[in-house]
Amino acid sequence: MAETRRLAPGRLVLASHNAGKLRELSALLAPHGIEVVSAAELDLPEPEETGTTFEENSAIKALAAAEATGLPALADDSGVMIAALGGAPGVYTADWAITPAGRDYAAAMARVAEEAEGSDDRRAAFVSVLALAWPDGHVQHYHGRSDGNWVYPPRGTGGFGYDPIFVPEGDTRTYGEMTPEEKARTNHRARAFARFAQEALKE
Ligand SMILES: O=c1nc[nH]c2c1ncn2[C@H]1C[C@H](O)[C@@H](COP(=O)(O)OP(=O)(O)OP(=O)(O)O)O1
Ligand SMILES: [Mg+2]
Repeated sequence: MAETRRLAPGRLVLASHNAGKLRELSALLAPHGIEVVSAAELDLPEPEETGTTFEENSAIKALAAAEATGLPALADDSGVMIAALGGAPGVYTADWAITPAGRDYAAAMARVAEEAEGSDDRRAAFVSVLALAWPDGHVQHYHGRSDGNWVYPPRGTGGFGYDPIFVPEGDTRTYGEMTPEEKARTNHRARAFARFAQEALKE
């Protein structure tokens, strides 16, 4: 079995440049009394996400930040999988939002509706893989998933990214229509975080 490490008290780098993720992960870490600094705040370069899986890409991001800072680092690689599209955009979820003028999530959500037109299969799932990396190259992964359905047009202004088109199982509202606390009850990142907390933060 691979070695399982716990985080020692001290600073942790959040290896993300996504403000929405940073808000969610900071809120989840707050009760644990860990001092958090983000890759965005430290002006660390955004590594190229050259992997073909969430595991590979989260490790690339966490290792780059851990090696650059000499501190443990936590990264999230995530995406939405649309059943009618055979699981796309999946690992390429962020790429669907890239335009010459920057990220355009309204266009990315419209593309989901366009490409899935004609299918009545509305199933969708968000997936998050967290990677916790140390400067010596050790990495631990934690998985979380939120099953639900996609809707179009988008609803709500909360959250970020594809939240306005995703309705989690057991609810009728999109993540865009929820408060951060409500989204945290079922979302993929919070579920992956719970596993991370149980294994890597337990006293
Ligand atoms: O809870 C979520 N609610 C809505 N959308 C979400 C969520 N979670 C991931 N997503 C979308 C955003 C991005 O289009 C892609 C992740 O791509 P991903 O490369 O992991 O993140 P990113 O480039 O935004 O930030 P970074 O790599 O710096 O952490 O999935
Ligand atoms: Mg990214």
